[in-house]
Amino acid sequence: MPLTLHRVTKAFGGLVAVNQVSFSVRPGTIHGLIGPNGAGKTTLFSLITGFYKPTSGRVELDGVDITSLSTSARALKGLVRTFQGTMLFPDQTVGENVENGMLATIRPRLLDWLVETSGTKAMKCAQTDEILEFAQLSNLRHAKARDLSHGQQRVLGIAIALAARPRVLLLDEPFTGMTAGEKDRLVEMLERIRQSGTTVILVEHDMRTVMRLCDVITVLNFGKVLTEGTPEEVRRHPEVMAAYLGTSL
Ligand SMILES: Nc1ncnc2c1ncn2[C@@H]1O[C@H](COP(=O)(O)OP(=O)(O)OP(=O)(O)O)[C@@H](O)[C@H]1O
Repeated sequence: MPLTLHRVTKAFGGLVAVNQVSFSVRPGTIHGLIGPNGAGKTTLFSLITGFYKPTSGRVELDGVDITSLSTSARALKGLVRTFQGTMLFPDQTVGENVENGMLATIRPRLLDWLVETSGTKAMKCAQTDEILEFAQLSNLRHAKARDLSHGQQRVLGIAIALAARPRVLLLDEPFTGMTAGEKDRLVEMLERIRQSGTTVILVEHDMRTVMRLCDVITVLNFGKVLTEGTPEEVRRHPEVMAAYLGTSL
């Protein structure tokens, strides 16, 4: 399994935000992480990316214990995240922002990267072309990131993460603030990411989109796993319905 959590717990003082959470993410799937407000999704996300260290428990990537690794060490191993708010360099072009994303994977050759030869420049350019085409942003390559719409900026955030060549891509509420059309386009892009073999972990509040896109969903409630299953199984689970009372699933 690309990613496995073993009885992961995170306490903030007396408050146990994530309580003995265990689950595995199957390769090449889109795995949703949902739950009502305060259920522990963001904390769990931070435990997976390495922003937080667990109070107890273990996180494994491809069977290797990565619990003590930093966020950047995890990124070098292929565990790459996007951010809830967009994290872009607004005054740089779309293409330059994507090139920045590549830095996450090339630490051993950072000097080569900084002292740019014609070879490295051509390689960067070709990879940027490929990613921009994949994200359908090629026509905006020379636009400043600040001039993009909100939805386009969110897609650029994912393109930057893709530039780091993730094996496991963690997306934190990527659909927030998007129009219906932008959501459709992002759903289609995430389906292409899955087809390419990249595993995706998706924290998302938009239930319709989660149900449409995910292969497996883990439901958190009060810091614990309430249930896990296909969208259909989760939708029919009585406690999930109770936890989401008033929300259409
Ligand atoms: N740094 C922190 N210090 C203290 N308590 C925290 C901290 N971060 C989160 N919590 C608490 O842990 C619990 C889980 O919070 P978390 O943000 O992980 O939930 P969530 O499911 O992401 O919620 P939301 O959907 O509202 O973003 C909440 O009770 C929250 O108040």
